[in-house]
Amino acid sequence: MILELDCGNSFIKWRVIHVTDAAIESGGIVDSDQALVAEVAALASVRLTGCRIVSVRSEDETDALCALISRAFAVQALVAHPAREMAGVRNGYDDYQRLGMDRWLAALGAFHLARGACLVIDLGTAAKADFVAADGEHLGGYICPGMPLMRSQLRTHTRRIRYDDASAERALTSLAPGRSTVEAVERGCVLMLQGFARTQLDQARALWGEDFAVFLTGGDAPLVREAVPQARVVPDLVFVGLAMACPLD
Ligand SMILES: Nc1ncnc2c1ncn2[C@@H]1O[C@H](COP(=O)(O)OP(=O)(O)OP(=O)(O)O)[C@@H](O)[C@H]1O
Ligand SMILES: CC(C)(CO)[C@@H](O)C(=O)NCCC(=O)O
Ligand SMILES: [K+]
Repeated sequence: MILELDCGNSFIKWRVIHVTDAAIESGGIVDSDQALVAEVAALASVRLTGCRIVSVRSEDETDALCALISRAFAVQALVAHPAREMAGVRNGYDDYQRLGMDRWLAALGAFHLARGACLVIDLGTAAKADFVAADGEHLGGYICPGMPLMRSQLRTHTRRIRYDDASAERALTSLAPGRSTVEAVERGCVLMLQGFARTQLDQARALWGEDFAVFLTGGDAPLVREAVPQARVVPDLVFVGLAMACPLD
């Protein structure tokens, strides 16, 4: 079995898949390297034969995680690296090594699934959009603060915005104008995310008419789902690209 890791800025998403058919054995989301090892080690009847990683963390942090995995599970982790071109997609950055690996792999995964022009909207700690044309040219994209960053900036830079996580969750049962601080902030930030997603759709239409696919991924994808009904929600999109960039057999 293979351990797959997507190391974002706030969380590590992990999956254990079977080598032969890529069937998912198990998976989860954790907030530290130690929690990751604990969760994976707790899986009965899983014997790992390989590991592949995509990380947007520093090289030191990624190396430390690889060393930990090697000690805990006796497998060598394969780390995805930037490429100018892969699987028919050409990196659109002036300096291809600067494009975030999560964005690059999501773009590879999306182009593979769409077999044509596609827009990827990834809503995590940061909100990202990337455009890949029908000929595989990555046109670039956009990066904005995601839900966690918008929320924490407001909390940090104002004195009277304070609320707990439970009331934040309750506030999102509707998007009507807020009648309390928590409703006003939480709903306002969701509307910002939805506006981001709709604007990306407008951009894609200006480029390609109606001839493109939209993919929605990242932990906060459900918050904009209704704003972009034509989008395919693919929570594992980065893993699709990771398997392409780091084949293991
Ligand atoms: N089970 C979950 N665990 C943690 N966060 C979740 C979960 N479900 C949804 N979320 C939301 O997903 C968001 C984080 O998304 P994601 O895990 O894609 O971020 P990330 O990969 O750490 O960030 P980035 O990709 O921008 O580096 C948070 O706003 C969080 O509230
Ligand atoms: C934008 C983030 C932080 C999103 O995870 C990541 O893709 C990243 O660190 N990118 C490097 C900068 C860039 O993509 O231009
Ligand atoms: K991510």
